[in-house]
Amino acid sequence: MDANQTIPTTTGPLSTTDTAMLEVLVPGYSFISRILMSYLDFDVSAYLQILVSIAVFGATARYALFVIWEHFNELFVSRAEIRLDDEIFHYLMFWISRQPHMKNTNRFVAGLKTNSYWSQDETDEEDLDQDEDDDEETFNDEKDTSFDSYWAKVTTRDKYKKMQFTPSEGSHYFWYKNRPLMLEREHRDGGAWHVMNNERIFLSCLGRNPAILKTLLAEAQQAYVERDRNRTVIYRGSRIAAGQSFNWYRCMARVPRPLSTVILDQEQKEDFLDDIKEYLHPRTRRWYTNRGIPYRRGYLLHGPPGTGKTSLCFAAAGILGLKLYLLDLNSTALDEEALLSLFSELPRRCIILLEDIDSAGITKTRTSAAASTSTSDNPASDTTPKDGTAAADSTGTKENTKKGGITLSALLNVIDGVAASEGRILIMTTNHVEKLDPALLRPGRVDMKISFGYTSEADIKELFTSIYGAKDNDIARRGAPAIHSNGTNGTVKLPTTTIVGDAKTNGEIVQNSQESNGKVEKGKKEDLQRLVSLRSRITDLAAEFGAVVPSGEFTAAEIQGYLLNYKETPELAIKGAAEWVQTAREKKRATKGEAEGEAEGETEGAAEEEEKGEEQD
Ligand SMILES: Nc1ncnc2c1ncn2[C@@H]1O[C@H](COP(=O)(O)OP(=O)(O)OP(=O)(O)O)[C@@H](O)[C@H]1O
Repeated sequence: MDANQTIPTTTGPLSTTDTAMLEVLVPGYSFISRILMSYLDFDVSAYLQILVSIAVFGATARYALFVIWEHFNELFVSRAEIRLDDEIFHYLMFWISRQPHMKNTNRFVAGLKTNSYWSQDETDEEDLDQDEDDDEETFNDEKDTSFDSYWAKVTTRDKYKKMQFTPSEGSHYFWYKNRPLMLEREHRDGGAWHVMNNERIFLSCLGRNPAILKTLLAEAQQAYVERDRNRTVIYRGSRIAAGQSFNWYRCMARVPRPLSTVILDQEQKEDFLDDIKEYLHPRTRRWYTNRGIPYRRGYLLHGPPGTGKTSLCFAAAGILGLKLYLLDLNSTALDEEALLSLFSELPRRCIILLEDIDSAGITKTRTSAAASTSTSDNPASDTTPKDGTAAADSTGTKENTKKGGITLSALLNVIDGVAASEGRILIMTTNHVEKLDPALLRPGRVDMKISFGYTSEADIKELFTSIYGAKDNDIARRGAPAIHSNGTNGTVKLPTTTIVGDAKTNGEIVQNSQESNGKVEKGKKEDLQRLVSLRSRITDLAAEFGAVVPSGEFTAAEIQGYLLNYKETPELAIKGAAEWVQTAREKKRATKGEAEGEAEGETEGAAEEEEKGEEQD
């Protein structure tokens, strides 16, 4: 052995190879050891064995602790996992954002909405209503009752949106019903900003009994559902970004519309509602199942634009307390797969509303070829015509396969294919029923059709009464500012009095005795008298209005639009009605002329092109 060669020992100086190896294992080793040697005369290599032992012990201890912790968790900790794509996630985030202990956490996400996943602005309607009620109270309590000062306050407040705080990523500890709980928020995205559906929340508690976690989740659900109490919740089928899958997103919760405010033949309204109620009855489901009939019900509301189709649907959802699911078939991003997945995710009892079905590019008759394409795309789907319309369908023209949109076959498939969802109520609306494929309208797909038309004299009177008849809470709220739309921006017009009960029939007037300002009080009294007098004359006024506006010419939306210009002055509305009818007629004539001109132009153009083509041939 060469005498000069350093003998590698665990305590003596190391060979060059060993130093290089150590350098790989502990980057910067040679540099540190050289510094220690030159400045402190401390030879690290002499203690290497001890250092390595400490490192090995540390690593082993760490691993052992990890394993023990894992086992401890498995044996003594209960854990709930909540995924972002589930509605419980929203319940939990909503609940968390309202917990006082969230104020104490030092790591949180501050936002104007509790969930970044929702593309729609999630406003809490109840909070907004409360704010507006408060506005009215404040307005009433103050001496300065001009609209301008009221509005300045409202706009200033609106600029400061309410902030929501939710726990940030990582672990958070809190007490719930005297039990320590841990909340972990985890975000496992693939790096892309829009890939957010991997977000998860874990809730853990000590002990093998997860009851406390279930109680918490139930409380969160209750809090979430409670805020939608007495409201119609509307969901929209959409996606948060290109490349993402379609989902139902809660877009708003609105105060239900009373059915009485939808002007339609009373019998038709009742038939519609009774039919839905009968369908929702538990015995009906059994009846359907026993006979092997798919448990589904479809309605078609058809008529000119602005005749109340959507309003009826919304009112029905409110009365029956059903959630409303809106889907825009016009969306080019919506394909067959997305449509199938959206329909399969519908809850058992709900209304799915497909508006303006004629404009969705699926009005042409399908071909069997398209149907077979669809079947091959999705083995679970059944696109084969299942009824008497089959022959008619197969002899039809080419299906309108909109680029990126959905096809008629796909729509028929989700409505009543083998994999179609059961229990839901499908409502389709259209302005052009004649354009729809008969296959779409056959019983089983559409079980009831309701026709909407231009207003009759009775409808006009009813609409007038519905608008000017005082509603329960119209004047129950104190001191709301009224903007007079008959040209001037008025100041406060409504009285500081409370009308209790149904104003139309009952009208018990309770004077607010606390008002001191005599002048204001006088004005309010006059207003009240005016309202009371208006109520007693409403039938006569409605008859007068009905006599001026011709029946069968205008839609409810048009008349409503006109009356909205005279919110509190029905007399003026009647006075101006004849002139409005004249102007509206002229406008309609002009629009019709333009449309006909355009249509003629298009036909002539097409004919010319055809001729040219023939000449060239
Ligand atoms: N029959 C009606 N009764 C009461 N209000 C109506 C009626 N028809 C229309 N309106 C009013 O007109 C507006 C538009 O109504 P709605 O959206 O229900 O019409 P639509 O028939 O669904 O129209 P479109 O075919 O364009 O979707 C609403 O503000 C609604 O209050």
